[in-house]
Amino acid sequence: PAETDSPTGGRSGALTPGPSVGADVQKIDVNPPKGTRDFPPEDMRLRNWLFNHFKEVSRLYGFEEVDYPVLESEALFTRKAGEEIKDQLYCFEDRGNRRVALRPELTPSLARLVIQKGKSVPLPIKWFTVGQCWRYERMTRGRRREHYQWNMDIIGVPGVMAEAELLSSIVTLFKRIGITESDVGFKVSSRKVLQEVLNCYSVPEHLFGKVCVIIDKIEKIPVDEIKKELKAVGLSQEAVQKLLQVLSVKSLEELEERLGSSGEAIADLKQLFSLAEKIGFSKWLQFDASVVRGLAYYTGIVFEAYQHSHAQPQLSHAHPQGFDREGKLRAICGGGRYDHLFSTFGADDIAACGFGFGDAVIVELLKEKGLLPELNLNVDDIVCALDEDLQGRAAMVANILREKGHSVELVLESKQLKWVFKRAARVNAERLVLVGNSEWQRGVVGVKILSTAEQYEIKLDDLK
Ligand SMILES: OCc1cccc(Br)n1
Repeated sequence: PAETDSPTGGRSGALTPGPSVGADVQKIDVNPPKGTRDFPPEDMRLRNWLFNHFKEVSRLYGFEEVDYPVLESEALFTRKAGEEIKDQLYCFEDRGNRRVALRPELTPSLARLVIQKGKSVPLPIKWFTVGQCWRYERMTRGRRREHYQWNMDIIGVPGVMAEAELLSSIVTLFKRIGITESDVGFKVSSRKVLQEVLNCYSVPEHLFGKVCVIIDKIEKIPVDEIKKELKAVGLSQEAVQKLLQVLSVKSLEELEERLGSSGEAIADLKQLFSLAEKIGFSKWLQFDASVVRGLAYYTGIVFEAYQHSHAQPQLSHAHPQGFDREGKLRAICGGGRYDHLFSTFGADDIAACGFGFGDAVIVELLKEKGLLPELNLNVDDIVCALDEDLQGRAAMVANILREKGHSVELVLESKQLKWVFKRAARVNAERLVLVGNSEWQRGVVGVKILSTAEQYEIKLDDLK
């Protein structure tokens, strides 16, 4: 065997150039398409670690896993509310001239499947999924075009116990990965606050989604721009003023003073905070009237998880009214109630709430907090033939071990022991199993415990 082989870096096994090399074959771009990511092993281990936590929390809360095609009819996402998610839709016409889109979110697919299943699925429906979502954004901002989202949804429960269960499940996830309430908090409000104000000014129902999408930009664009856009959709100067005033309310008590105590918004929020107290996660929550979320279909409680910024909360130049919700980091996750989404798909409405939790912002936060787990490839055994003619025997030994549930790295070529030890270290093997002629004649194989250098021989039948 070539002495120069190195399991840690040399290109052992490299082939002599094939017929195409040297011809006018264009070398392909080995990077993934703009805005997309590969997951080489070390990244895939972290992704699996995170997704396994998502799935385990979903199991703990009694949710069933579902999945949908990443490709959907464009019609699922063509809401007319000026949402960014619609402007950046990754849509195209397929070879059958159908308008299709790579899904930018998972909730419309869930609604589609629930409607398809109709009465055959008893309520409440509690489904979860982890799925890749897409957007087509001009790369001017160099942002990602895909991410994975964990979604949990409860369908058929009108009361805020559903929102409490969802918030509780996210707190459980945060605790499992080492995030505490000093790192992250939820800003909670209800769109019924806006609804009640708009009703006072007889703003027509069909403008509700548009108004919410505009207000969701309150942290991102100057407040004068917000006012301009609100007036452009038909709100009076007075309605705009009143809206912005109510959005800067700093407590539930103050909100109750402004809206009175008979409205649903106050009742829902008081009940939710009271449940959070009883369940034990109220210290993770804070009321923030300016949270509306950017999806048009939310109708009630809405929430976002943010990283607490430990910098002094100062009023930013754009929002002297103090709309600068602390911290510039994008929301870690967000969700809320969407009781009228189903009727926008031509079906009867069903009470619904859910959240989306992306795979990127949370990893940035874990990195920042030094909470990323150490994840390495580990195998139980590395099996090696000491002589060329024992390769088959070595493979048989490997399979005996595999049938016993051992993860086994079988050395596939004739290699120097030096190479084998290096490979054993790279794959973090516990044991080295050596298959040699003299041992084989005596019906045994050699075993070396790599952490202690203890070594012994063992009969094949006694291998465990
Ligand atoms: O959260 C908005 C979004 C949707 C799809 C893909 C990506 Br990256 N981001």
